Amino acid sequence: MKVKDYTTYSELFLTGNAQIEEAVSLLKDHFLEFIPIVDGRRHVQNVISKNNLCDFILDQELSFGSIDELIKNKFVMVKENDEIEKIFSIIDQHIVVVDKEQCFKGFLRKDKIIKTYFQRQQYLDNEFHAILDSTYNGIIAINQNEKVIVYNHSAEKILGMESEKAIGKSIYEVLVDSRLPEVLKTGDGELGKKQIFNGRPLIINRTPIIKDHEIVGAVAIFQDITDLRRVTQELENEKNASEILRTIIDNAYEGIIVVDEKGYIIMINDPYAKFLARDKKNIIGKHATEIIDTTRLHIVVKTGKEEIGEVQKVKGKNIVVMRTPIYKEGKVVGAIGKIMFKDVQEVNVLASKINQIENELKYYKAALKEVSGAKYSFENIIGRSDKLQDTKYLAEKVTHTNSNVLIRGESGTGKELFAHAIHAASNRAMGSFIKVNCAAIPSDLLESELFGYEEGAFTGAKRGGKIGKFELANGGSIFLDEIGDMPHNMQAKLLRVLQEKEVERVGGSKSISLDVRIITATNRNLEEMVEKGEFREDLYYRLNVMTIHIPSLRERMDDLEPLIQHLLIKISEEVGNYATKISTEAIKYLKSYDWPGNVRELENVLERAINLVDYGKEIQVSHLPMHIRKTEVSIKTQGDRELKNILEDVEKEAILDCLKRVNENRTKAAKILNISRSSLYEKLWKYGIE
Ligand SMILES: Nc1ncnc2c1ncn2[C@@H]1O[C@H](COP(=O)(O)OP(=O)(O)OP(=O)(O)O)[C@@H](O)[C@H]1O
Repeated sequence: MKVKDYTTYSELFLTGNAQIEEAVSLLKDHFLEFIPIVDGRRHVQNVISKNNLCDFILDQELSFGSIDELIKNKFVMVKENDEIEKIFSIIDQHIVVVDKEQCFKGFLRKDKIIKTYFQRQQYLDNEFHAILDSTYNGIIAINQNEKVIVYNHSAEKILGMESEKAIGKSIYEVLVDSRLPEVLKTGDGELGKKQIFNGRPLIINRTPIIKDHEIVGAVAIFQDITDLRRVTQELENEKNASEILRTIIDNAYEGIIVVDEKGYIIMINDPYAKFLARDKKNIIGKHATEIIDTTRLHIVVKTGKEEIGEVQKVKGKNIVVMRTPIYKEGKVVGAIGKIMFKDVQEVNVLASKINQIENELKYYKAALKEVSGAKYSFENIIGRSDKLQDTKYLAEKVTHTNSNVLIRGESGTGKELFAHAIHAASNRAMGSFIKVNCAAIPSDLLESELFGYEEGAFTGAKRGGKIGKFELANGGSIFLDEIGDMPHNMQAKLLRVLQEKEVERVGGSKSISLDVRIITATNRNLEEMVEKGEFREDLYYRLNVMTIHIPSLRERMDDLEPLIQHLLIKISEEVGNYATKISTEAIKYLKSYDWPGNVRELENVLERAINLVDYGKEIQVSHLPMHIRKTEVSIKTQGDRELKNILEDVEKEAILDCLKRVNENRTKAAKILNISRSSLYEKLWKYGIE
């Protein structure tokens, strides 16, 4: 604050030759304490005060005359721009305000100064208390009489006593162990002392208050260190964690390097530094490109894309690396580079190890499946056509029941696959899945195969007897494949077992109760057989509780491509010749064929092709069998021939090719072509095939 801020600017002054009367009336009219007397340049020469004037008049008994005759007075001149603090020490004198040129400008009125000074004092006092109350630290101060004079908000909070109750009280009433009286007495401060107050750990500084070289009080500044301790503990934990992390990184087998968002190296672990044959200290802070010329870490921080399994030449070696961007709040802030293999050769070793493990796993999985019975689940049934999806849906429904299921469909459509899947998805999955091919077992052995026999049941019977398939399937499912081929006498025995839910071994007398789900399958027309009396009607109804009809492949050609892809992988693994690609031309031929042997025939065609194609190469049309290759060609080049002749040619070609594939085994050929042996013989004769 400047003097000018307190100045009462005035034009009231006198010159040396002014009359006393003038001075009296000015002082009186304007309630002034004094009036300056200036010269011609308005320089203050003197002042004349009320007291002066009174004294003079009393002494001289004069009321008129020149003011020059008056006794010269003491006065002080201050400049407008002087600090106001300056006048506090001379406030008892007459003060005249002048400008730079020493010209009179006005007075400083004492009443105004005192009022302002008082207001200012109050303002400062408030400020001081506001500051004290805003500090996080608790503050208590006492005066020389050990009375509390300062007690801020934080002190209230920490010590749990309101300031009204503390201010003015003896410190002993407020805080017994404050030790402020001791500090007051000795004048020695106590810094960084720990003390528990009100159950809270505090850290306290106690110092004497010194004014004019005299101890006038003592102050304690304290802080609750519960939070501080927590923060310290957290910092300590973080420090430990980062030390642990650093140790892990340094002891990691792999080389690890980290760059910031500009590609400058901020961390590198010991193995990487060792690999680069450089000192860590000379690496940190350098740009990645300066240390590893083939690096791409500075690029990864720009693209934000991870690069895994890349081969990079470092120090003349082809290493395999991965580079991962580090994201923070959606922004790339750096990247980590990691050596996955210090030598590409290591990858080959590892790959062959994985291969070996995979094979072992496959073997054990197969063995496990063998024990539990079912080899396939619904996941193994490939196909996206609506027809197959509907069939799968129905089959999945029957898994929830114990009803007998009859699966029907042409040969090779996947009936057995469905039987496995139904068992595997049912609550009998933990029980056995026993398959019996009714057509493959000679009719005289079928009974003992199905029901078992006791020792000595017949000549040639094994010692100790033999457990039957039904007994084996107890608690699980039995799959009677080719049920249409079951001999008539066996049909009656099977019916009895189904009705009574118990079985008796051949030559035995004990009944064994059964809890078996029966799944049957056939590609034969059972209804026609029932009509002809070849299949028992009562058995037919018992087996045919739930029927699942599997559509032929030609009815769902949408499944062809996914099946091809699936089978190529499956067969490649089985035969050990890897060929999973097939040309679009070849697929075209496969699509135009009508697959009488269904998926099994497709499997055979693909297996043949995989055997012919070179490892890893694509299957071409030339790898397909003749009858498929001819399909389209012959259709295209038929000219004006009758349909009957065209079909006969195609049929002949198909039979020839099939015979060739099965080494002339006519039974197998008839099965694949899904015609009876007699019908095959007829056609051979018709086309003159030897
Ligand atoms: N949808 C499919 N997905 C994958 N493989 C299939 C599918 N359908 C059939 N197969 C495969 O085709 C071959 C023949 O299937 P499966 O033996 O189940 O047919 P099937 O109808 O029981 O034949 P058959 O009447 O001659 O006994 C098997 O190798 C099977 O794995």
